[in-house]
This record gives sequence, structure tokens and C-alpha cells, in this order.
Amino acid sequence: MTTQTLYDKLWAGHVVKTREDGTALIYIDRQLLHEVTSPQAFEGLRIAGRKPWRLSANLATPDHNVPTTRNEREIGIEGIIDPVSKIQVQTLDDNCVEYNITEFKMDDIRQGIVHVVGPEQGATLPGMTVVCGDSHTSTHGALGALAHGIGTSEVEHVLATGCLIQKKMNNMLVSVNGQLNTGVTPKDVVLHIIGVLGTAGGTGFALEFGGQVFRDMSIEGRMTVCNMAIEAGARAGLVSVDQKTIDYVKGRPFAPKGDHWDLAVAQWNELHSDEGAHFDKVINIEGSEIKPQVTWGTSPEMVLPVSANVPFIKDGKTDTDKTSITRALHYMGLKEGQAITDIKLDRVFIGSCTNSRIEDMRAAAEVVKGKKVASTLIDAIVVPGSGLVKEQAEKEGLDKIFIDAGMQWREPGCSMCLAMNADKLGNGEHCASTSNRNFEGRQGFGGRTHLVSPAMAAAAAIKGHFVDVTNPNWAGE
Ligand SMILES: CC(C)[C@H](C(=O)O)[C@@H](O)C(=O)O
Ligand code: SF4
Repeated sequence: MTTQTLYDKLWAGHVVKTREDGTALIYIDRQLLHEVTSPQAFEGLRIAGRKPWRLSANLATPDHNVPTTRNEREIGIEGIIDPVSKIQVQTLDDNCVEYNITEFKMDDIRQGIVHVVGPEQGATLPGMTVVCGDSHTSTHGALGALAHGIGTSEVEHVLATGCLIQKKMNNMLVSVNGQLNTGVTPKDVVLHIIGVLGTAGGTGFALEFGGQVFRDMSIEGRMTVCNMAIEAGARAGLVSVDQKTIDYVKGRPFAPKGDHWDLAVAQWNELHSDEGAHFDKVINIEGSEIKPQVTWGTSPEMVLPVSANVPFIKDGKTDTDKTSITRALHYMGLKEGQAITDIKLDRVFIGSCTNSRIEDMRAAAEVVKGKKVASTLIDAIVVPGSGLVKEQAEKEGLDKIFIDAGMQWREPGCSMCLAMNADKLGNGEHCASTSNRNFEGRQGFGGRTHLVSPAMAAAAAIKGHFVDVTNPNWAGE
């Protein structure tokens, strides 16, 4: 019997037809929709006079444009000040009513960032093909699903036909072996991997994360890692199914029940790469060598351990490298060779589809508990990924911990991850951010993003600059 990778199995299970040139039609089990990339798709359907092929395949929620302040949220859609943002959210609501698609609207406790909501609801499941007009759809691969972002015209195609034209990718395995040191988190793991691979290293591959570190990692941690597979150039990230995956899914609202559950589990137990399966590329990393990471530049691959110094221009191996270091240092307002721990912060953002789940909230709260945010900060905001994460965090008293520390506790949404709503960085401001992208202007015009883990962001909020949160004395002077 031939051995298969997890990706090979997921692919084979969904191919409808393959052409001689390698293009294939694959069946899509789940489409998630948000307000930014769906309006033209619905418009296309309308013009063509088509209806969604399988209504129940779709699930929608607004996330990018929603306000995260309580007052604005209470007003509802009228609380969205930016007219384009308002139209997008209104249009999603209108389209979902017109086409009878399930939507968690702004005032629904189940609303949130689409990549937090899908797994939370059991709407994304092991073995599924999952798409969304959003590059961070790779997140759902953490459950052993084949999940990737698609463009708006493809959103329309999937709505209309339940299928998508694709070419099979190559297989890559990133194996992180051994154990992580205490305080090193999934975010540090994925930032480190991107540092090794580079932002193009995963291009053309389905990127499976294997090895002891991922076996030991929680499902939410695996989501953080798969979320950023796209930042390593891979459209899809994957982790094989194990008992943790099955335990995570059990009992969620959209998950199968009764006999269906047993049938599903029997199939899900096959969703792992076979012993000896062929990967086109394999990278091995030692878990114990990974340190807390901070991005210093304007690409996720410009990342270093917190104890390091930002590069010197002469460190660039090629002229192109030297130019990009020069440009990044200039944009980020950093001096070559300066210590990362000397970077002064203006704001802290804990949230985004990378790090806004309950475990992220707990990790940040544990760090700030009983402490106060540095007086030099403009603000530090904590934005849960969904209404249900918010509710759970409040049950555990995490909101109080954040508020007592001088942080803001917000309503769910993409928030300051991207400058598409009211939460933005000012020109020149430095932000410790748990999000996933740090290109120029990502969090606001002239804003300077440093990507870190929730624990690292929380410690940076207390000190006003980066510190190594794995050092037991990080809070001391
Ligand atoms: C708005 C959306 C299309 C975009 C994406 O595809 O990722 C956004 O979510 C992002 O993170 O940049
Ligand atoms: S939280 Fe950020 S990365 Fe995630 S979907 Fe929203 S904008 Fe994109």
C-alpha cells in the first residue's frame, strides 16, 4: 500500500476531477464569509441569477470593520463611523438575509473573527476542505482540515458550485522536535519557523507541522501556528489529527452528534501522515533552541530572539539584503545593532486571529496580574477573538485583571490587526502586537509593528519596552 501524507489524503478525498494539465476540481465542505471579500461575490451571483449550491456549507460573520469599543457596539451598525466599513457590514447582513445564509451578526454573542468562530463552533472540522476569502484561513488546518484563503471571484465560484479549481501543492514537513523551554509559546515557535524558512520558503507547499512539540501543543496553539503558515508563503498549514483534536471538537454546536459522531471519529483517526510518507521538503528544528521572538522589521521573517540586537546593515548577505535592512531600520525608527530590549513601545495590542483565543487571554492575564501598565504607554488593548471568548474570559475574571492593570478590555473583532476600523496606530508609534503581519502601514499609516506572543506583549506593556518573559525576574529593574 502506498503511504500518504495528511495533505495527500485530504486532497484525494475531495477531488472531483483532475485534468491532464494537473488542474483539478475539488469539493468544498465549508465556506466562511466575512464582510470584506464577499460583497462582489454575492453581487456576481445576483447578476447571474444563481443561488448558493449548498446553503448549509456557508457561515458568515463580520469582523474586520466592526468597532471594538462598547459604546459604538451598543449603537449597532450606526456605530461604525467609516462609511465604507459601515456599507460592508450592512451588505453582509443584507446578503445573508437575501440568500438565507447563517450569520452571526455584530450583536450576536457568537460573532467574532471568522478564524476564531469556525473552530469554536465546530463549523470547521477535521477532514474538511475549508475556504474563506481571507488568507488566514490556514488557521483551520490545525484541526486536520485542508484550509486556505481564496480570492473574491473564487468565493463566488464556491458559493455557486460548492467546488474550486486548484492545483495540487507539494508536501513540506516542518518537524519541531524535543520540548520547548518554559514560557516559550506557539507564537514563538511559528515566528522562529518563519525566521528559518523566510516568507517565501513555503510557497507552493502544503505545510505540515509535525514532531513532539506539536503533539504536546494544545489545539489553540496549533491554530496560532497554522494561522501564520501563510506568512511563510504556504497557503495551507496542517497538523495531523490526534486525540486532542477529537476532544476539542466534541460537543461543539456544529459538530456531528450520536452515530454520526462515531462514524466521523473513525474517519478522523485516519487523518495523519503515514509512517514513511514522502515529503518534498523536510525541515527539522530543535524545540529547546527556540527563544521568545520579536520582529524588528517590516516582514515577519525579520525576527530575532528578544535577547538579540537588531542587525547591522553590513550583516546583509547580499546588496538586496542590505537595502531591505536599511529600509526596514529607517521605517521602524531603529538604530542598527541596538538591543531589542531597548525598543520603547507606545501601544500594546493583544488580539487578532493569531492570538485572541481563551488560552491567549489567560497567558496575557497571568503576566499582568497584580501589575500596572507602564505610564509611558498611550494604551494597551485586549481584544477577545469572539463574543464567546469574551464571555469565558469574564467568567474567569480575566477582564478585571486587565482593567486593574490599566489595559482596555474590548469587544470582539480584528481590531488593530489591520487599519480597517477605528483601532489604529499613529504615525511613528511602536506597538507590541500579537497579530501576524508587520508590513509598512499595516496597523496604521507610519505605524511600527513588532510581532510577539501574548505573554511577551503583556510583559512589554508592564515595562514599556521588550523583556524576556521567560526570565523569572523580568518584572524587576
Ligand atoms: C481583508 C482580508 C482579505 C485580509 C486577508 O486576506 O488576510 C485580512 O484579513 C488580512 O489579514 O490582511
Ligand atoms: S485578525 Fe487580522 S489577520 Fe486575522 S482575519 Fe482579521 S485582519 Fe486578517
